Amino acid sequence: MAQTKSPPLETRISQLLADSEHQDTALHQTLSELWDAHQELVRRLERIARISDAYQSLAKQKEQSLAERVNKQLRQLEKVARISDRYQQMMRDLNLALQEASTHDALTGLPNRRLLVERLKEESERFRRYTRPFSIAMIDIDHFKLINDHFGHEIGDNVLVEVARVLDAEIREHDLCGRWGGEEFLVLLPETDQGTASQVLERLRQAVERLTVRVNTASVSVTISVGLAEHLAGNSYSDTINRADGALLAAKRSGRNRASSAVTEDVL
Ligand SMILES: Nc1nc2c(ncn2[C@@H]2O[C@H](COP(=O)(O)OP(=O)(O)OP(=O)(O)O)[C@@H](O)[C@H]2O)c(=O)[nH]1
Repeated sequence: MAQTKSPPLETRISQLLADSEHQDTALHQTLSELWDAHQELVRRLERIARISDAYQSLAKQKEQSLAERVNKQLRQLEKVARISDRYQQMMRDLNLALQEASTHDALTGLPNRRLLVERLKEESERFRRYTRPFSIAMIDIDHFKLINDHFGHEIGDNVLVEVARVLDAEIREHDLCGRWGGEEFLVLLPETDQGTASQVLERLRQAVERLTVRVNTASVSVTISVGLAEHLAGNSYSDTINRADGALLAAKRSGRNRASSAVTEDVL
């Protein structure tokens, strides 16, 4: 036999309490009170559930917004780190450029007088401690004033650049060629006595003699005069420069386009 499904307990109680047939029974009053208490309990539970739901969604929201804030700050930190990296790279580049500008000649790109003096001090110190020989050559372009006067200062500058390039290309890696000033260059030859230095400088002289600088349809040739001096015990590097200068003067006086040595001032 098929069983009819009874309605839920709450419906049945409501129906019983509403039924006029049971109004005056002793249980009606008690059931009614129990029913009210039950309804109140259900309301409270629903309220607690609502509060708990609200609290949970608030906590979730907070969690989400905290994660968002952390992510945002991380992104900002990454941006700051990138800017700082770029800034540091710029500072390094700037430092290098400043160092290059303070130690190199702007026109020819060769080491300038300051860097030459630094290296001269180092070499004379090495000489003092370990008696390692070194030589200095002072090089001056012959009749350079005529080139400026004839072709103009700009062509004069081009000639300076070209002579510098040839000199620099001809020396060894450990030698140093720099612009001493004006149309004068200094070559420092570490571990080199005067005999060897004179061979090197003769090679340089010939290389410059072969050089031609184009000026429109014409071309300009130049020669150099060289004064050589090997560093001597008891001398300062300035003494050696002065001796090389004296030898240069001798080379100029004896006809230019030649190298002269300081000790004997013999024309090579
Ligand atoms: N274009 C140019 N000329 C320069 C520069 N520095 C110096 N000079 C010129 O170089 C010339 C040097 O002339 P002088 O010292 O009289 O010597 P010189 O004409 O080379 O003659 P000698 O050295 O006696 O053979 C001067 O006219 C300077 O103006 C430069 O950077 N550029």
